[in-house]
Amino acid sequence: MTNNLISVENMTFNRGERVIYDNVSLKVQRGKITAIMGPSGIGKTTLLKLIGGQLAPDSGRVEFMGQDVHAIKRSELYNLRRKMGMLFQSGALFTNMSVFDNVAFPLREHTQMSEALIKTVVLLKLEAVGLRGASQLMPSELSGGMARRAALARAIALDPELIMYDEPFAGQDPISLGVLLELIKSLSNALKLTSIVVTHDVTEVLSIADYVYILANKTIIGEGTPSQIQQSESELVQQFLGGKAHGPVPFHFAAKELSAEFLGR
Ligand SMILES: Nc1ncnc2c1ncn2[C@@H]1O[C@H](COP(=O)(O)OP(=O)(O)OP(=O)(O)O)[C@@H](O)[C@H]1O
Repeated sequence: MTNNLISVENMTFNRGERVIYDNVSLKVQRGKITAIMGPSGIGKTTLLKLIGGQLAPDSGRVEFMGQDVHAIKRSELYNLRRKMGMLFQSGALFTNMSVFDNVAFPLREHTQMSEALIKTVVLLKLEAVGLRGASQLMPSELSGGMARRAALARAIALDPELIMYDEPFAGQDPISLGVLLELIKSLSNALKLTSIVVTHDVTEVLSIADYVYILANKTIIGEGTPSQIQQSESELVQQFLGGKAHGPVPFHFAAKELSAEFLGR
């Protein structure tokens, strides 16, 4: 068995005329935390959707547990997706259900477990994120940080192999952020979960990641362990890490020349 849970090979992906990824290859190792960083709008969420099979590449392949995500049948993709937990930025809990029922939802939907067993699993998952005491609360009664942890409990309900976090730290106060960081690390260790964390919070993610990819200019501009990344001599990588507005990574969304726009040329 290979050490890689995910393998992206020579992947190209376009949105209409725009190239989002140009011949990108990357690997995600089993049981490790892989950080995917890059400026806003570069295609980080798109990458998660390509891995999850919600989007298909124009060329190249994406393998998850040795299976080509985009070549398999719908039913096989459906089974594969059950092994992937996703925690999106919006992290939406069902607002009309208690925290308990939110976490129970995937178990009721996808398994034949008895209600007694569901109760045990739900309480264990809530315990893992520190919210067992909040099981009867409604989402509107939770703080932003608690809501994200409840969504995390739901994302791990079916014991996935992989969990993909999309901007898990956005809008969190420093304490909730610290709690989330610890949680990602401890879930990864305790459950042997493979984690992908998509973020532009450099310092935070470098503190927990095992391996880092930095995306820009339609490709991977840097990769390595956090210390390799920090010592990188690449101007592109240093621009990103230092949050510098000026440098080789452009901040303008691709557009026509100004003269062409204004003078109609
Ligand atoms: N449904 C869509 N149709 C067309 N273009 C899209 C669509 N969704 C995203 N895009 C474009 O694809 C590019 C990549 O988007 P994506 O959301 O993956 O970026 P991101 O790196 O996750 O950004 P952020 O960090 O701001 O969330 C963006 O420039 C966006 O304009």
